[in-house]
Amino acid sequence: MNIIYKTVLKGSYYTAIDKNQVDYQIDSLICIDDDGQIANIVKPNDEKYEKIQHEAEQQGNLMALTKDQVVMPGFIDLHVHAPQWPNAGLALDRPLYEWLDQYTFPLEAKFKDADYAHLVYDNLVETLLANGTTTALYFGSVDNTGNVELAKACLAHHQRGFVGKVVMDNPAQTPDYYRDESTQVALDETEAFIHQVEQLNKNENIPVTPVITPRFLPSCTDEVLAGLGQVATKYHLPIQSHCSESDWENGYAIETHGKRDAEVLDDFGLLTDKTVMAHGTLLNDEDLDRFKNRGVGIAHCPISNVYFGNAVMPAKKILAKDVKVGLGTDISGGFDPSIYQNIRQAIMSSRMLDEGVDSKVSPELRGKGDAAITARNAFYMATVGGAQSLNLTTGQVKEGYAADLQIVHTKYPTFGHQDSEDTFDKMMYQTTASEIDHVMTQGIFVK
Ligand SMILES: O=c1[nH]c(=O)c2nc[nH]c2[nH]1
Repeated sequence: MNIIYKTVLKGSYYTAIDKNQVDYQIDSLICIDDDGQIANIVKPNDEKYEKIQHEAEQQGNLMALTKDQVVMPGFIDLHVHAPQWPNAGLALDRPLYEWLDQYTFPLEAKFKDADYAHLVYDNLVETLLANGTTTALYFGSVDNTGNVELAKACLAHHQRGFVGKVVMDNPAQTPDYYRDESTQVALDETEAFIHQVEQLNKNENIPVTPVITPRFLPSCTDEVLAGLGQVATKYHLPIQSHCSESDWENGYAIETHGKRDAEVLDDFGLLTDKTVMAHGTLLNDEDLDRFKNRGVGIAHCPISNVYFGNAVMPAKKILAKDVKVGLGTDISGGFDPSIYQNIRQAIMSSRMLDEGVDSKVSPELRGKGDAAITARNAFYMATVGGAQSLNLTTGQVKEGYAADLQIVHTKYPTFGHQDSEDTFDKMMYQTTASEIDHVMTQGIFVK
């Protein structure tokens, strides 16, 4: 019996197979079924190759890539503040608390307005997809009006969206105009959003996942953290927050709780195998052991960390420890919606950590050493690391995985003498949205 595939992509592909290695396969048939899964990958030496190619051609389902195009997994952005999109690139010379108070909270408060939220979120989701991001883990805003619009935008554009209603109930650290009315209201609104998303998801084949989202320790009371831990358990939901992200935030936890923030969040049941913690530039060994034991993922946001992180996150060490780690743009602490740009910054920041930055210090003492990561390490984080952090069967070109893919061409000619490894490196360093020809989520073309 003939199997009819929805789409058969004929071309070469790259996929990470572990932290250090990227597999390259030429001229394969990537066969995608009606459910948007990669049902079969057929190599040129397979006896079924010609038959499957012929049948797909007859049915009009064959998409043959050009010589300079390749397939790669779609990217997973583990940290996006959706309502901050209009501010991308603004005020990055301010310290975190001032940036939040003067620029970020006033903007996020505008998302009570459904029309404004729709305008911004439609553009954001489209922009991320155009940059190859098929899955995004979003912080929404305090008000659910905007959060519903964000969930709708993910559904309308077929992006695998994870959306959190931001919780901020601590009057001492949040402005009057942008705060949950009370702890109970914060918890009720979190549950209300879970039910709103449930309704929106009806009949959708790429559902949005609601996410429990205490903004960070300073914005939350202990009571709300305890309540959110219980809601996460009750509904088996993912959790996201910021952890050890800057000297100020790190110091706040120690001053107010006498503990590091990782321990506080753990005490409230907020560190689980469904948790993603953003930044983590200042995580110590004990925190990392805690993350590993609990199965917590880290959203490494290398661009944003340059501005607010007060340190370089030691990506190589974290990968070596087998703590889950993916990449995040952190719009708008990060100014760029592209995960490619964050791949590049992750590599560059790691080199500065490795070699050091102060020319007055002798070369032997200047850097940490053994800290530089490769383009392959960064690609792994952008794909497999992100998928692991969200417990998704995606992030690889692999049978049984969701067909979340991007088709990309090389920006510049290779002049005939570069091999697939060179081409991969060049793609990691040179790709922009203009070189991403097509993007597919769960087998649906979205670009
Ligand atoms: O980079 C950041 N962006 C934010 O919006 C935020 N809120 C708390 N901590 C934060 N860090």
